[in-house]
Amino acid sequence: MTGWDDNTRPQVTAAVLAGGRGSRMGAQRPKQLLELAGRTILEHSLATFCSSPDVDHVLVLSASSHIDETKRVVAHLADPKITAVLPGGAERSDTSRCAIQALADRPDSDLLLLHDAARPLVEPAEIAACVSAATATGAASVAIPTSDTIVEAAPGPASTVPETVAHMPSRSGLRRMQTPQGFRLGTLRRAHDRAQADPHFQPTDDCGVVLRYLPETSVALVAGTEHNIKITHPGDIAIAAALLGRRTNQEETT
Ligand SMILES: Nc1ccn([C@@H]2O[C@H](COP(=O)(O)OP(=O)(O)OP(=O)(O)O)[C@@H](O)[C@H]2O)c(=O)n1
Ligand SMILES: C[C@](O)(CO)[C@H](O)COP(=O)(O)O
Repeated sequence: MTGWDDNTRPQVTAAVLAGGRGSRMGAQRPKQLLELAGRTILEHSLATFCSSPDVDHVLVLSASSHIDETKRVVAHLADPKITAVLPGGAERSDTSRCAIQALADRPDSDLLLLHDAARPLVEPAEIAACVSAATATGAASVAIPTSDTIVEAAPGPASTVPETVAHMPSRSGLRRMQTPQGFRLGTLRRAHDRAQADPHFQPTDDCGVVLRYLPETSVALVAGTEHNIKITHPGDIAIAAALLGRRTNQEETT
């Protein structure tokens, strides 16, 4: 970041969200604790944030049921940037709130990056772009264009036709949201405080919370990559391993 000296510049904390159960993966343990190319998915995600020059501190939010195992993974990594391993909440947005609460003593001007532990292929350039955009606007996300046509579905007329197309937005304006998503802490605090008063709102990401409750905030989008996938279903681990192998080969040849 520019315009700040080391004593006054906002601190950047990355919270790696590893509080999920991985029900769609259907494995014996949460998917972030499964192995990918010799180490856990969580370690891959953590290592990239720990080595990023744009990140000062790293916080790990764990599923309560697996906090001891998560602490062992973090101890193995032994990186001084990791400040704590804390329990997350029931839903992803509850885990985001746990991260916000953990930074209660930090000023509103600090930055908080929220990242899905289940996206182990995040790249340093994506982190840097997210920090820079969040510094400028208060909220930012990595996102990519969609190569599929996306439609809004409606219930169909009969059980033999369960769904029909209700609406087809123009693809050129559509983006797929990824993580990291970065925020000025004050912005995220205000948005989540307001969201908590609305029991009907079920956000799928933190930019959605800001968009809904602080509509005056511009949520910046920065270009991500197709390979920053969210490991969700069983076949995704093989896809991530192949992408990781290709990246390693590219690094070795350059
Ligand atoms: N209560 C929760 C739920 C999710 N997450 C995290 O948010 C990211 C994205 O969530 P998702 O892919 O839905 O993970 P799970 O909730 O584990 O998966 P599922 O929905 O299949 O149960 C993951 O890194 C997950 O660990 C979290 O920290 N706390
Ligand atoms: C935050 C996210 O990864 C952006 O695409 C996504 O919304 C998480 O959704 P999930 O159902 O919690 O996996």
